[in-house]
Amino acid sequence: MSESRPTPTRTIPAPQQPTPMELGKYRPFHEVNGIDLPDRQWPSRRITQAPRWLSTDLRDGNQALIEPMNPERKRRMFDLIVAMGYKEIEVGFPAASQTDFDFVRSLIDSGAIPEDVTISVLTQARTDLIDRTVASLIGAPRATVHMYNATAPVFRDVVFRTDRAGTKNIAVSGTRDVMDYIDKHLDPDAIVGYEYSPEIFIDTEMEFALEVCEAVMDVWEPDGDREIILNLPATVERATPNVYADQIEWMSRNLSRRESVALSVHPHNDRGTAVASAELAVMAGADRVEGCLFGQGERTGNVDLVTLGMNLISQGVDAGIDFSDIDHIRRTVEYCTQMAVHPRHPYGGDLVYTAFSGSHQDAIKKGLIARDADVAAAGGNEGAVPWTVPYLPVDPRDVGRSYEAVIRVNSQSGKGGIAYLMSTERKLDLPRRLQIEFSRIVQNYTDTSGGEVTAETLWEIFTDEYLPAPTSSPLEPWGRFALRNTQLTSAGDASGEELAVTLLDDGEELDLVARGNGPIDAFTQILAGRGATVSVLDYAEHALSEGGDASAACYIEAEVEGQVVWGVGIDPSITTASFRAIVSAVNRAMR
Ligand SMILES: CC(=O)SCCNC(=O)CCNC(=O)[C@H](O)C(C)(C)COP(=O)(O)OP(=O)(O)OC[C@H]1O[C@@H](n2cnc3c(N)ncnc32)[C@H](O)[C@@H]1OP(=O)(O)O
Ligand SMILES: CC(C)C(=O)C(=O)O
Repeated sequence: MSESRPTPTRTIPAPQQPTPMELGKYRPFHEVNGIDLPDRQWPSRRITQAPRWLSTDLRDGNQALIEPMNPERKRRMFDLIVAMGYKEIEVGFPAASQTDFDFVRSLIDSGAIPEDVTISVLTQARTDLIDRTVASLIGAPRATVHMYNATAPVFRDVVFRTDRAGTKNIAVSGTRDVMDYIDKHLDPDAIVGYEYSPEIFIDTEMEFALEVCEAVMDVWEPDGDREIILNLPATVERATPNVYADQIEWMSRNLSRRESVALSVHPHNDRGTAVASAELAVMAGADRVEGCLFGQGERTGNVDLVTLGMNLISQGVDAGIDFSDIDHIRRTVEYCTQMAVHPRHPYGGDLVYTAFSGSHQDAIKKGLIARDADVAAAGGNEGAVPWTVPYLPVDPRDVGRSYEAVIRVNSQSGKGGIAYLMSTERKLDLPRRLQIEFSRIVQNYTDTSGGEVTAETLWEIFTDEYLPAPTSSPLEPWGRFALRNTQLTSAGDASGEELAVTLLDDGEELDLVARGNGPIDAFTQILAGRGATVSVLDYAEHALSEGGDASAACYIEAEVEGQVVWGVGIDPSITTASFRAIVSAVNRAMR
């Protein structure tokens, strides 16, 4: 290194171009609703067990749709959620519309709710709405009534125009109404739970949120097995996930009757960190998480239940949810919501098991081969071998995706992905230097054509380049020589083997004979007689299939008239495959 060369110095630059937005109107969250929890425990906890899940696809998800689901789409969504294994499902806001009310009724009346599934319905803390909401549940053997009122200062001041006592009273009298209407409408044998949400919890002063929750509990009287669900929503995500975690830990520590409280979280994704918020909240003591499949929901969405579940699975923790056909889940969600799942959406997006760049493809290919070997050595026990394949956080097969779709080839690809596709799609294990040669040919093609090369096009490029057989593709004509018949006989003396071939040379059909110390030697002598000097530098072969009509592939690196090129031959006979490989190399060199 030159001694005089200047080196970069570590600096944290001042903003070079200040943002043109007015920053004065935004405040750091700790100034708005800061929480001081210096002895927080959650950072050193780990998630070793899945929380309880609630799917609110049919309520929070549905209310955020451009076109809310019709009854048929709702039912498809409900059946999907049940089939996936969710046991708590918020099915609507029955007091909001006849459609919502009728949907709840249709689930109950048609016996669509399995015995181990509890539906829930949401209502505001208003007597008439509570009456109708509870009435929607008549005949349900199990259900949860979920009531909310906003508790944050701006809602007290601007929306409800009341003080803390008034806000608390809405929650308390609403809870009483819920209990009264449960008694009035529902069968005494029905198991009816209660969920209370201090909406906008994240912006609510902690001691006031606690006070309201305690007042609600004083009415519902959770005790022993009589549970209450206290759901603490990040209705609008406004702080980093650690702040939410501090709030949840603080509530978890300070709530009375904690053993009868299912502490629930309901993160939204306004800052794009809902998944982290939910995960840290679980570390902080949350027992239950509410969200939607693929993060559908108001504005930027509810927390994504698919990502949360798969994140657990990728750590070896059973999520209790079946994601084994993620494409079916995604297609159903897209059909029901009429919203597309982003191609890069974690675990379920179209592109998430696809590598475009060469070094990724190379590492994936090597990782998959190494894994196959390790699994074979472990007697086929997949579970005994940790998943460490580079660039793939989970095994695509676990979610019903296939390796065929893993690697795509485009102008950013190197030899790894190409070799992988040739191996998986065509069973051809190209020698390393042939991989390098072929990847240059593919690169030329992608540079000219742009875009992605499918496995089919890759095969066309390969056959046009290497396989000396007539082809209809316009890419390249196949060259000067073509092999027709071959017949190999032992010369019966020390002079080796005698080879008789029928060869097309520039369209002229010739019957030629030569002796050599092996078939390849004899064949190169025949070609030398036609003015093509060939010297074989490297040779590899393998079977393509098992059984009587087994084909073989042969790869030959040869020096032809001073040029080093590869040739490939495929034939049921390994000897003929090697002749074809030589013809392939010669034709390529002479082009
Ligand atoms: C964060 C969330 O996702 S919460 C769920 C939100 N989802 C929905 O609201 C969808 C369904 N809702 C609706 O269709 C309607 O709100 C209805 C049909 C239920 C009620 O409609 P309306 O009676 O016209 O009232 P609207 O929704 O405008 O409510 C406003 C009134 O309810 C009060 N209110 C709002 N939320 C609550 C609550 N949780 N508890 C008690 N009162 C409430 C407001 O203070 C306001 O009172 P005011 O009229 O005295 O000022
Ligand atoms: C009703 C509550 C739980 C809600 O949807 C929210 O706060 O986002």
